[in-house]
Amino acid sequence: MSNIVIATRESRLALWQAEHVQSLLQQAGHTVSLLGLTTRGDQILDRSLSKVGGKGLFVKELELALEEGRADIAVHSLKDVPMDLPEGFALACVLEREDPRDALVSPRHGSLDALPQGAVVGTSSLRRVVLLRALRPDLRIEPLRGNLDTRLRKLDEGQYDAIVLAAAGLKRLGLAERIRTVFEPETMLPAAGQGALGIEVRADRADLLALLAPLACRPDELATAAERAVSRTMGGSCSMPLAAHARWQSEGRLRIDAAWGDPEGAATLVRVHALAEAADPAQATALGEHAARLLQAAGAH
Ligand SMILES: NCc1[nH]cc(CCC(=O)O)c1CC(=O)O
Repeated sequence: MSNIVIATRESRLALWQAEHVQSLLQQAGHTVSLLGLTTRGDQILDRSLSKVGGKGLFVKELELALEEGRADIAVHSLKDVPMDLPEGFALACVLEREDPRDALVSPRHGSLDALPQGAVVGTSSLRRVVLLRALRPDLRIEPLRGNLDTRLRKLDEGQYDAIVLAAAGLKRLGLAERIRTVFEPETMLPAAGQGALGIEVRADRADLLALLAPLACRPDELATAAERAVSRTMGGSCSMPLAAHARWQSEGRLRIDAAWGDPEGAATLVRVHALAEAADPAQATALGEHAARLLQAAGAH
């Protein structure tokens, strides 16, 4: 192909991710340029995403660019990609994933346990709210939106005692030293796809599907397929506190953990896990669907 155009949001993290894919493709001998775009999700900073339309907000403008042929591929944080893409689009591949865990960032406190009674913790993720409430019911959890730099600035201005962010974003932007603790999945189960990058193309671009195939990380692709199947089966959106995280136990054997919290704020938190062979996407998906049914059997809805 002559020149591959990558559509990307313009936050520092989105640009890092697009440039990462650009460099992988360049190493494979391709010429690649970037097309920066602002999405509705980037413009809405004052309201929780779950209230204004959810994940699709970050991807629609990029899809329009693919549709109109202004760009060839779109690079996304997989966590922000809706479970079912609109007609005519496909997820070409999932790349090797960064640290999938959540991280605590705080100027004065080294861990969640070290936070004083009633401390103010910033996050707008319903999943993080529900999991934090289960760990520390005394905390005051306050909304926190904006890109990574904005969130860190709000913390540094003193609006919060601590905030919870994905470790992956901090590491990618060279901000790993801000992490005070990473939460093990046993404590704070990550969101489906967290830390992974996905590349979206128009489904009719067989040329691009072939060209991108070598970038895929098969184990991470299968693990995130299982995680995304949990969300899809649950009808997951930003307005549902849902966590799903899959890990390889041994060659070919995948363990998935999933958690669901009551969005009405009740203290309900359901957590399940399941284990299965996952040699291909169909088996990985079946494992995720099974975990979702276990959640439902335990009261999730
Ligand atoms: N919710 C927004 C979002 N989407 C992707 C990331 C970065 C981490 C990733 O790639 O999963 C973040 C920030 C965060 O959750 O702190």
